[in-house]
Amino acid sequence: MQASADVNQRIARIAAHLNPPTNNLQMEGSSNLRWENCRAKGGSPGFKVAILGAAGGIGQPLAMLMKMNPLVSLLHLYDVVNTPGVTADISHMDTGAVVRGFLGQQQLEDALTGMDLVIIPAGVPRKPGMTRDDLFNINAGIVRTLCEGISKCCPKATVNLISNPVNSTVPIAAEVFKKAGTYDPRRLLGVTMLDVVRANTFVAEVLGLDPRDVDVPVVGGHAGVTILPLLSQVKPPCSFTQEETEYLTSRIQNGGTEVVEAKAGAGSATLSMAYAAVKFADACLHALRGDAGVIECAFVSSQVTELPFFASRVRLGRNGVEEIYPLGPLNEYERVGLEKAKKELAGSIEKGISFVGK
Ligand SMILES: NC(=O)c1ccc[n+]([C@@H]2O[C@H](COP(=O)([O-])OP(=O)(O)OC[C@H]3O[C@@H](n4cnc5c(N)ncnc54)[C@H](O)[C@@H]3O)[C@@H](O)[C@H]2O)c1
Ligand SMILES: O=C(O)C[C@H](O)C(=O)O
Repeated sequence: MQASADVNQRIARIAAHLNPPTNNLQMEGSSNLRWENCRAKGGSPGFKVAILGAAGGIGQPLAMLMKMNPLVSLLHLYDVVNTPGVTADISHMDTGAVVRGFLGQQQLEDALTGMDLVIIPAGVPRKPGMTRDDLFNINAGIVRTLCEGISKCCPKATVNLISNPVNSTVPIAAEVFKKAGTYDPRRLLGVTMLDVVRANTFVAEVLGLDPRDVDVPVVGGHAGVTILPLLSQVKPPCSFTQEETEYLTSRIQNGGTEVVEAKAGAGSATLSMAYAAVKFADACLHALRGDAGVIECAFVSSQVTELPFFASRVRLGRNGVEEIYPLGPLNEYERVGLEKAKKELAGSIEKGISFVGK
């Protein structure tokens, strides 16, 4: 009798390990916490991260890369479709983070409760011929709902907002948080890292360098002329001909469209974006951990210009954005670009703010 009880217990333990994602998806919020308890004992200390839109083109590779991040102990994958499959798949990776899936609006609060960092790639992507602003009508409402959840369930979380149009979705998020009385401008960051990643790549190609050795500040916003690479401030110090400057500025500003056209209706950048999102999220987690000297470009609440939001280099710390750096000396080409960028940005920011005011 004792032997068969032991065998039964062992089978139950193995079953609990074999079925974590399914159990987990079905049992969130219920009393069946057996699998969770099992994993919690072996869990490593680290940050709790949620991805909203985790089953999408960006969400899936982003989830995979975050599962590989040693700073993450708990990874919540939320979407309105397909999270059971994505969660089951990613949970088999033998890395430290525990993965849980959450499906549909009724599980949003469970997905968000207790999170340190929330990354949002939820929403529709562009097709050829569209601008990012053409996504506003659908994505504005999605971002508003998700941010209402954040206000309620993890108001102190750092938010990395990817959903387009970033120039408007960040102001939307700010307004939602203000309404809820939870707004901390230091913790709301629009992700413009893909512009920096592209700028580093394209500049390195022109200079014949390894892109890992190149650092290009990209300021302004995340759409067309609002994407302003500061080629006069590239590291290592270098100079460009006028022709090179115009080619590089245009290629960086239109990098997203280049991918949208190449994908010919199948969406926009997903893999390079997941890479950029993880690079940025990793910087945020290092800063949250207390590492010094974490400096990245992001679209944030800012006084660098007269606009209420602007992308520029920021120093990240335990509380999110701890210092925003001035733009530094600009050349004439960049000064003209800055004026164009500000003009377009002003309208996009206002559109986001008034959406929540409606
Ligand atoms: N900031 C940037 O640099 C950058 C770069 C690339 C793409 N984007 C933007 O990211 C967004 C996502 O792009 P994608 O290629 O992953 O699109 P996608 O369509 O492949 O994936 C989007 C995911 O969001 C989910 N979703 C929709 N409504 C939701 C809701 N209410 N709650 C949770 N999830 C929801 C969808 O089910 C889908 O799985 C787009 O708006 C795109 O323009 C931004
Ligand atoms: O271009 C897009 O629509 C997606 C994203 O903003 C990008 O820059 O790739």
